Order: sequence, then C-alpha cells, then structure tokens
Amino acid sequence: MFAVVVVSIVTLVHISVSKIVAEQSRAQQQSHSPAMQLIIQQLMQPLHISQTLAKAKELKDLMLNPVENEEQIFVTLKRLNQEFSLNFFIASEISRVQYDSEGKKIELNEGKVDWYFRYKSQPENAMADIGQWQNPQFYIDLKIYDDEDNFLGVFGVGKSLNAFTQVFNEYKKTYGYDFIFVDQNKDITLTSDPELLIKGVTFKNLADLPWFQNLNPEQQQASLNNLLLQINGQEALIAELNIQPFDWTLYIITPLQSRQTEISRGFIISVVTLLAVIFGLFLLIYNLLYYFKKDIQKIKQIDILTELPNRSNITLKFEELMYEKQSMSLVLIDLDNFKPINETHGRKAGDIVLRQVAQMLQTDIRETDILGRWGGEEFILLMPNTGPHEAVELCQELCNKLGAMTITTGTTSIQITGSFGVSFTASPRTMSEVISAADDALFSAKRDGRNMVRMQLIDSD
Ligand SMILES: Nc1nc2c(ncn2[C@@H]2O[C@H](COP(=O)(O)OP(=O)(O)OP(=O)(O)O)[C@@H](O)[C@H]2O)c(=O)[nH]1
Repeated sequence: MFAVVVVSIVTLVHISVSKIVAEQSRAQQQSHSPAMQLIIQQLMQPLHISQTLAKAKELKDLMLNPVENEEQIFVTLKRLNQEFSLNFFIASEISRVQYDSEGKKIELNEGKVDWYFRYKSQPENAMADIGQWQNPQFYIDLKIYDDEDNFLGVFGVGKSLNAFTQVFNEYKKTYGYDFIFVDQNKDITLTSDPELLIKGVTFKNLADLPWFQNLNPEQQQASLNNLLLQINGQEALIAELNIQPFDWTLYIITPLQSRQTEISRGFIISVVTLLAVIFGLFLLIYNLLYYFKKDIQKIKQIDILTELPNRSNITLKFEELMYEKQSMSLVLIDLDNFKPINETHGRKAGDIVLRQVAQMLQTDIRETDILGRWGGEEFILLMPNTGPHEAVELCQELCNKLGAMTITTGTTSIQITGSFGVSFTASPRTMSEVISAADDALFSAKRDGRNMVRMQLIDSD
C-alpha cells in the first residue's frame, strides 16, 4: 500500500511538473503567435494583394496612357478600394501625377513629393512606408514596368494607421506587450506606443529610446533577441523578428511581470490540483483500509471450514452474556474417534464430516442458542437462560441425532457419534472457569464410553 501511495505521488508530481512546463511553453507560444498573426494579417495581406494586382495587364495598360485613361484609372482604384477596404493609388511616371482611390490627384514635383523620387532611385521593387500626411497611412509601394522594362510608375496600397493602433491596443490589453517596427535606418515606422508614432514629418529613431541608449554599443549593434531590459523601472524581455519583404524589424517587448503572473497562476493551479488529488487518494486509501479491516475482522470471526463462529467470536459472545448477567449452560461437543476417520477416509472426508455435523447441529439447536467451533473436532454450545438439566435433555437429543447420522463422502458412508460435556453458571464467571467444568464433564463422557451426555456443575452452583 505504501509503495502504491509513493508511486502514485511520484506519478502525480511528474504529471504536474510536465503540466507546468507545458503551461509555460503554451504561455510563450500564446504570446508570440498573435504577433505572427498580426504581421500576416496587417502587413503581409496588403503586400500580397498589391503584388497580385500589380501583375494585372489592365493596370499596365492604364499606366501606359495615364492622361487618356484618367477617368478609368479613378474607376479602377475606387473599385479596388471597395473590394479590399484598402486605399489604392497609382503614381505615374509618364504624367507625373498621383491618382488615388478617393478621386484625388497630386502632382509629382521633385522637391515637393519627396518619397516618389527617393523610392525611384532605390534598387528595391517593393517598399513599405509611412505616409507623412495629416492622417498617417502605412503604404506598400510596388514599381511597375512595361514589357520592355521601362519604368511606368508606382502602384500602392495604403492602410490607415488608426487600424494598427486598434489592433495594437487589443494585443496590449490581452498579452501586455508592446510592438515596435523599425525600418532599415532604425526609424520607428509602426508601434503600439502612441508616444513613439510619427509626428508630422519626423520619425522617431530606435536610438532615441532611453532603454536602447542604456545598452552598450556592442548590444546596440547585435540582435536584440532574448535580451532582458529595464524599461520604466520594469524588467522586460525583447523578441526580434525580421520582416524581410520590407526590410523592417519587429521588436516585441514583453514585461516580465505579466508573464510571471501568468506562469505563477499556472503553477498554483497545478499545485492545488496535485494537493487535491493527493488528498483524494489519501481519503480513498483510508476508506479502503477501513473496509478491508472490517472485512478482515469479519473473516477472522468465522471459522472457514464450518462457517460457525470461531473461538474468539464465541469468547466475545460469552462475555456479552455474562455482562448482561444472564445464566447459561455451556456445552462442549467432541466427536468420538475422529482420528481414525481421517486415517481411514482421508482428511478431506474428515472435513466433510465436520461441515455436515456443524450444519446438523446448527439446524437443530434453538434460535437463542449459539453454536461455535472450539477447535479441531470440538464444538461449543452456549445456551442462555437454560438450566443444566434442560441443557442435558436437549443435548441428549442432539447426541441421538448425531449418532443416527450417516455422512456420505463420495462412495463411502461414515457413521459418527459425539460426547457432550455440560456445565452451568447462574452468575457472571470467567469463561475458563465454566469451560473447565464442561471439560471435566466431557472427560467423564469419554471415559464412560463416548456417545453420551455428562454434566459437571461448578462447586458453588
Ligand atoms: N479433517 C480434519 N481433521 C481435523 C481437523 N482438526 C483436527 N482434526 C483431527 O482430529 C483428530 C482428533 O484426534 P484426537 O484428539 O486423538 O481425538 P479422537 O480421535 O476424536 O478421539 P477421541 O476424542 O478420544 O474420541 C486429529 O487426528 C486431528 O488431526 C480438521 O479441521 N479437519
């Protein structure tokens, strides 16, 4: 039982530790997968939409003759806007005009529309940018070429930065972490911290942030992934992800306190579950032991062969009767010449004889009488409120019945007789005293030729 308990506890501890580790990993994964989702949904989707649309022949045809197709350009951009809920524009190299899905036109003059000429001179064909207007937008710009590889202009998709702020706020509320997107110059393009967002025409740079300034030059140059930081007096863990199509980097900043609360909550739940299971196990074992003990006690009180109350059971019953101050006749019944039965017919046959004699006696005694097996081939009969003479009479009847019994075991029939020694007590006495008198009577019955009843009273009775 002890081994079962130890093995159960070790198994439970093992399961709980595994659960805690799984909980930690789950928390870690849970904190990163929304960031991935965010990148895919908010950044990659507009990129893929614009990349697919940029390949359309219809777009190239429109951009080849922008002046003639101006009306059609606006119709197309409007249609895309309604279909994808994104802002679209075409910046034409031929007409040097930018057309957008809101129906606006902007002249692309050098020195005025800086982004177009900056981007035109760069080798990349795709670029992510933040529009520096009143309502800042996140833009994906794609260069368009004709079949002879002549530059036709830029096709772009724009998304309001307010949409990002909403998404960031949601993630911040749920997972407690901040996002900082930086471009190749480490200018902060998108972020969950409204303080760091682009103001007017000025981008904030990663190098402007106090926690970045606190890093040593080596750390500033290297990857910041898995770095522990002190931000506003709180410990935070940083994760770094490269967003290759734009050459941007995303920093996810997780305050450790929120992670610790999450992990310790998981730990507490596991420990409480473990304790509850151990307690439940303890109760179960305790109850099982209790019932086993009761059963064992029951088994111990009954003689297995004859199914009669055994010696200790009968002793208890005797004491109960003495405690109730009942008078009683006590009879010892010993089978005669039992040894030869065993020797002649085998011990198994002897057992059958003992069982059948027990059954016969049990059926023929009165309801108030208590029969038990005293040991070997000897039975005991307690006869409460029965005088010695009445007891002798009743025993004589039993003795006669016993002598008349034929016990069959297999093919052989066995005859048996018994000797009865009766004693009596009118007042409370020790059992050994009453037994001793019954033993004397039994000895007389054996000595006088067996198969008879003899009585021996205790001197003072
Ligand atoms: N088959 C069987 N024999 C038992 C059991 N308990 C005791 N005995 C046998 O009972 C026999 C008792 O023998 P003895 O004490 O010599 O008495 P007896 O042969 O009956 O002779 P008397 O009592 O003098 O008439 C022994 O051989 C015991 O081995 C039992 O549970 N089963």
